[in-house]
Amino acid sequence: MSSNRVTPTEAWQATASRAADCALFFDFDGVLSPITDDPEASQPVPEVLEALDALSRLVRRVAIVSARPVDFLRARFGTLSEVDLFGLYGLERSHGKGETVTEPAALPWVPVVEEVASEARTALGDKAYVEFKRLSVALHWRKTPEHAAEIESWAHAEAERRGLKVQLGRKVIELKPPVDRDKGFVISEAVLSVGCAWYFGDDVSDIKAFDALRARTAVEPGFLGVCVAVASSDETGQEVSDAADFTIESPVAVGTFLADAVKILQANAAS
Ligand SMILES: O=P(O)(O)OC[C@H]1O[C@H](O[C@H]2O[C@H](CO)[C@@H](O)[C@H](O)[C@H]2O)[C@H](O)[C@@H](O)[C@@H]1O
Repeated sequence: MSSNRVTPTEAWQATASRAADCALFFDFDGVLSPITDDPEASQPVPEVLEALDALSRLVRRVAIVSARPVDFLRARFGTLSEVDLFGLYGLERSHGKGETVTEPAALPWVPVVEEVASEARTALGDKAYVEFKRLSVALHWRKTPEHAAEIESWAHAEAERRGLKVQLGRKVIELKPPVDRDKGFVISEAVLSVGCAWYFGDDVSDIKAFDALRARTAVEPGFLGVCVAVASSDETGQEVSDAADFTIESPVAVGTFLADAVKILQANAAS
């Protein structure tokens, strides 16, 4: 684990003294779940599930903030009744066991995204894995890296033609509606009701969430914001680690890190 700003020990000590006012936000792929070749096969590390369950009873809020749909997240975290889910970069959300709420401005884009997914299958064939997510389509090249440039170029042209936005990720490019929602937006709103928040991310889209925590600290000096990168430097460069307070080496290590945090917070609650 490398550190360049607040250390993990300092951060958990500060969190323990105000746990009831703290929120913990987690990206999913590459943070709570190891990267797999098949996007449908991703599962959270078992130790992570246990720790999130315990943490949700020790802090004010635990939430997953992901590019995956809420239904996908619910299939993996549904047993954790106190964990909130933000899907599709915040276009979908569900609180606890509540229903999924979709951002109304995005709904007219469902048929457009559906058409783009269908066209991508025709135009790119086996060169890309096409993941249709209702309000977004992800074009993957993890198993076909030799076609990365062609996939990216097709996505940019299609986005331009359809008025969609693009988001690059780890061996993937996504096309999504031009609606003002991203992880930074989700975190900017969510931190207004807490005095302390952590965000764990591994990808370039997570840097916006880090920025939202830094922005909150700038206007509210008493606010504690902790940005944690999960290492992915071979795919996203040093960018995410450089933007974080410290870096954890893998999703498995995140499980251990959170299990240790549970012990610290439990000890503080008992004292
Ligand atoms: O916001 P996230 O939860 O991190 O979602 C980002 C993307 O994650 C998924 O793709 C990534 O993980 C896959 C499974 O490990 C991997 O095969 C792929 O190469 C990665 O890019 C997901 O499939 C995408 O839809 C998300 O945008």
